[in-house]
Amino acid sequence: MEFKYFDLPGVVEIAPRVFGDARGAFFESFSARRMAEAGIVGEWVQDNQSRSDRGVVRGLHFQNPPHAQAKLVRVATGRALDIIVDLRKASPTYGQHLAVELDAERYNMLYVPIGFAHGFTALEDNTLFLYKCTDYYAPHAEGGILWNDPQLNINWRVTNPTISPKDQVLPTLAEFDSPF
Ligand SMILES: Cc1cn([C@H]2C[C@H](O)[C@@H](COP(=O)(O)OP(=O)(O)O[C@H]3O[C@H](C)C(=O)[C@H](O)[C@H]3O)O2)c(=O)[nH]c1=O
Repeated sequence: MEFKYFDLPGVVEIAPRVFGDARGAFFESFSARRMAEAGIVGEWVQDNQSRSDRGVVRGLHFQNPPHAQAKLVRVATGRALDIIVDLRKASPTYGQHLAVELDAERYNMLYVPIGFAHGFTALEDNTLFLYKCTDYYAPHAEGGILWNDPQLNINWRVTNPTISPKDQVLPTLAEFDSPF
């Protein structure tokens, strides 16, 4: 298992060791002990899975405190462009975003700390997106940032995405007062 760090403090990409043989492949998708080596610790209380076809954009989402969630995200099949935005007011990288491609060949994962908005583009049909969360779903605490916020200027690698009506009316970063 290899770890990659970024300018955004606390964000870690995890590349698991994938064991391939004539039958296919095997890898450990989660090990608290191995994650702790990279400082990834948390009480993972909920696993989510979504399926999206190519061109779907989900996000940018977060849950407000006290229901804020750290996430450990990966794809089981397909490929996704994962996008996170630093919303931590005291962070030197506030308002900056990171794009990481997740795929079902390397089975790479991304640790998204509390204080980030999260979203992704499905780059292939039948992209199964799996993620662990450190707090339960709290619909009353849901928040978000508009996916095509002109200030963020994120390249989602899709021109006319399939996106939920809810996501189309999220606030821009300029309209947003971060609770993190
Ligand atoms: C997130 C969530 C949703 N739901 C229900 C609520 C809706 O009836 C349905 C679809 O929810 P939503 O449209 O919010 O799903 P996504 O747009 O994929 O939301 C996720 O998208 C981005 C990528 C994220 O990082 C968040 O974890 C999450 O917000 O599932 C639940 O029952 N539990 C949950 O934890």
